[in-house]
Amino acid sequence: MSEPSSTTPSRAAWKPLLALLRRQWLGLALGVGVGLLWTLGKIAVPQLVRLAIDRSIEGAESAWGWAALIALAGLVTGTFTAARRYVAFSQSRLVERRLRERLLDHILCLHIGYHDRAQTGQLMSRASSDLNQIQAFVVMIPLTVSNLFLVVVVTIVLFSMNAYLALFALVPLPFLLVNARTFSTRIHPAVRAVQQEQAQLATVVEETVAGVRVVKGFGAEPVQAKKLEAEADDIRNVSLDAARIRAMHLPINELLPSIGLIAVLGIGGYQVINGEMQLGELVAFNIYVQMLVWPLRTIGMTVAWAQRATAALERVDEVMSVTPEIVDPDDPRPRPTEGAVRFDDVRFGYDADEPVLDGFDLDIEPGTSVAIVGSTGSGKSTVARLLIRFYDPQHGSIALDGTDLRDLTVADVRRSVGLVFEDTLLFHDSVGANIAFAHPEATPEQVRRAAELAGAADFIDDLPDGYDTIIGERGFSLSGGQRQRIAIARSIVSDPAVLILDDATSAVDPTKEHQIRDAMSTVMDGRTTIVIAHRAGTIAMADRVVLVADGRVVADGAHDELLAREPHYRAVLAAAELADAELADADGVTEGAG
Ligand SMILES: Nc1ncnc2c1ncn2[C@@H]1O[C@H](COP(=O)(O)OP(=O)(O)OP(=O)(O)O)[C@@H](O)[C@H]1O
Repeated sequence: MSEPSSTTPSRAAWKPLLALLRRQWLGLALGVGVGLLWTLGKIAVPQLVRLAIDRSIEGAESAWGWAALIALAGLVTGTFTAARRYVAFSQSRLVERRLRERLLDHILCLHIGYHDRAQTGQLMSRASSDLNQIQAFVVMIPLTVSNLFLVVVVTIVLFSMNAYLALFALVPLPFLLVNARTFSTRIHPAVRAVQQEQAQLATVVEETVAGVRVVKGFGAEPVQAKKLEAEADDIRNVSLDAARIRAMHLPINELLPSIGLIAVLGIGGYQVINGEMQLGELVAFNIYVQMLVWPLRTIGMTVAWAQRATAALERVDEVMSVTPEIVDPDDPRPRPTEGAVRFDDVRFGYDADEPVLDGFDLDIEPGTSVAIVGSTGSGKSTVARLLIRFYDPQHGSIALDGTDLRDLTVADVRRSVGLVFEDTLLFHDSVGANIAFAHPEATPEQVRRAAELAGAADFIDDLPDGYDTIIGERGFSLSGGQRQRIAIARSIVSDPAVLILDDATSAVDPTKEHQIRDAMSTVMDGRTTIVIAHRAGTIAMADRVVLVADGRVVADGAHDELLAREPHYRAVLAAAELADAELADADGVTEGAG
């Protein structure tokens, strides 16, 4: 985490927003300016009404001219109403977009260790609902300025028209502001609770419909119906809570202006009868008093929104103040191209007190392949994650072509080391785009070449739209082996000097393993390759095998050699093959997992 700020948390959290608002001062000033014109237009209308009534009663002028003027003023004010809302919304959306960009950029810069700890749901909520809350507050800034202006000017007008009447008419109105603020503060969590319950119900409904075969197959209809009933009950309860809060506050909203109206009609009406006030004046006075109702409610809500925006800004700041641990050096060395790998006395633990690797040494000559073998949890994948610099070791060093990874840019490390993950994530996009995922600049020839090397070109040509076929979620279904070959093609499109294949055959039916092995042997040819595998057939493809136990390399040699002399090696392989066989028996694994 960054250094603690000397300011209070809320003030520090507001800084980025204030900086953005300053950057957009012109747009915001325009919003305020249009708002002020809107106020002036609003204030003019009751004066026109007053003149229309009083002049008509006096018989001095025809009411039609005044009516036309009032209509015109209404049109102008309406235009300003639309303009002030448009400017306020467009400015607030711009603030939201810029904040989101910064937040997402920052989240992407944070090293994997942070993502291991952070909950995905919480990060998503920072990037969506928290930013929405901030946007909703920003929209209110220019609107509130013009509302405040309106309240001040109308109050002055009312006092200058009839101070005695203003005193009585205005007394109940400040309570509107208090009521709106309390209402907004109380209703918000209630509405959130309703939304959450609705989302939960939607999930259960979706699961029930999508999993209808499982539900029916197990005769679990009553169980599922009970779940749905319970969810529906929860929604009813939280909705009633929200309704209760509305029921308590909304009548007060109606009552307070009515008290003002009674004062105006009672005292004002008496004054009109006594000839102390003209009828048009009374009508205009009443319009002014009613005109205050909505702005006062809005100002009250703005106060509550400001509190929520503060909380949202604090949550966003919590993420923004995490400093990325894996950063580029000031003076990076050139990108390695040979593919010599060296782990030197490396100690690393996800928790520094519990090392996964300790005293780990490994030297790999350029262009050769090494299989890393060890029992489950021994740290094989951790070696891969360190080499791609997802993490830095706590002790020792890792070098590519003799250069410590920390002296290279992170981008160069990831370009020099290709990684095929254990679980292949294919995006909802074309096959070509999935292969060129990290290298959108790759030419179609490069993509095709990578696919050919990975043994994927043939089946891609047979897809309905070839390289343009959309795959991934909701796209064309691929088998486990096909997905794996696309993953291999993706990892070699940039022609990395080092390739890590993490359990590349694990997602496929053992009988189809040879297809992956063929693809692997082509891409391994002349390239430094680290294979993390459990199956003897895959392991045997490597020039050399290292056995990892207790955080270090405990045996190193050719597969046959280790089989002959290392009982621990035989035990690890036997356990892995046994697990595979059990899985195959249990699942009747087929290649149609895509
Ligand atoms: N992100 C993480 N945070 C904390 N601990 C982790 C993390 N990833 C792995 N570990 C732990 O580190 C140890 C080594 O994990 P690793 O994935 O490297 O093992 P492995 O040898 O590849 O296992 P397998 O063969 O089962 O895939 C395990 O004890 C694991 O629980």
